[in-house]
Amino acid sequence: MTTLSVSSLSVRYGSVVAVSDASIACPAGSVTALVGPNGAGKSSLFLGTIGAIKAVGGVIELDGEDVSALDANARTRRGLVLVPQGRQVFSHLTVRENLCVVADSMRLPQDRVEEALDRFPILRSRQNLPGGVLSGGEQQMLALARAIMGRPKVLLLDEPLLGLAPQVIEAVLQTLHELAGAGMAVVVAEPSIRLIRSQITRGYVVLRGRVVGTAGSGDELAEEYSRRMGM
Ligand SMILES: Nc1ncnc2c1ncn2[C@@H]1O[C@H](COP(=O)(O)OP(=O)(O)OP(=O)(O)O)[C@@H](O)[C@H]1O
Repeated sequence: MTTLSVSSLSVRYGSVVAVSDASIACPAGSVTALVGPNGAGKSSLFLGTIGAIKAVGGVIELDGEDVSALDANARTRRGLVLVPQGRQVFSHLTVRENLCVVADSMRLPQDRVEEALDRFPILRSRQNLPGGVLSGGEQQMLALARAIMGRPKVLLLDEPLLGLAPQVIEAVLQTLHELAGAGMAVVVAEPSIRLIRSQITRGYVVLRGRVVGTAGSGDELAEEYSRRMGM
């Protein structure tokens, strides 16, 4: 049984078809990539999957349970979590407050905040600073820390490497690798296969709203992507 299974999902904005009949499977313990150029439909596929946008048909299953009829909050409680593009850190709240807000809203015990700060030492050292003054990499770590506080089964990340320095990219990818190693199904949407090639387990090529290719390793996915893009 696959941890996250998306079958025949379609998403529309009025007359714009952003995702058409897309199917992906994301097992626990793996880092699955969705690669495709800007506008290919990766974000919309994620938003339809978590229920933030009403999909036009399609079935979303979590550990074999059909969650398609549940709203976004209920899907989050079931363990399906998205780190959106842009991270959406609360810039006027401190790092610690950013974590506490999420812990409170999910009714998590307070020790999860300490656990998150232990997991990301850089955040502990910045815990009393406003989120808005953190570097891009630190904000991404904070977004990740918030997302995993509820110990999700599936973590979707929309362009988590955007604007990050090479060293920070390595640190974020290493963290994703570790989360997958701990049993999570990690799914990363990225326009650049080059950045994630060495760290992913499997992936899909998304073009013009469709899933047009799949591969069982980063190298295979890079080949498939080049082929599909006619490069
Ligand atoms: N709110 C919206 N209203 C109308 N069209 C939209 C909306 N959001 C996205 N689209 C369109 O849907 C298509 C897919 O966009 P989407 O953002 O899902 O792609 P993406 O692969 O995530 O690209 P990016 O990396 O630029 O976010 C594009 O044609 C885009 O213009």
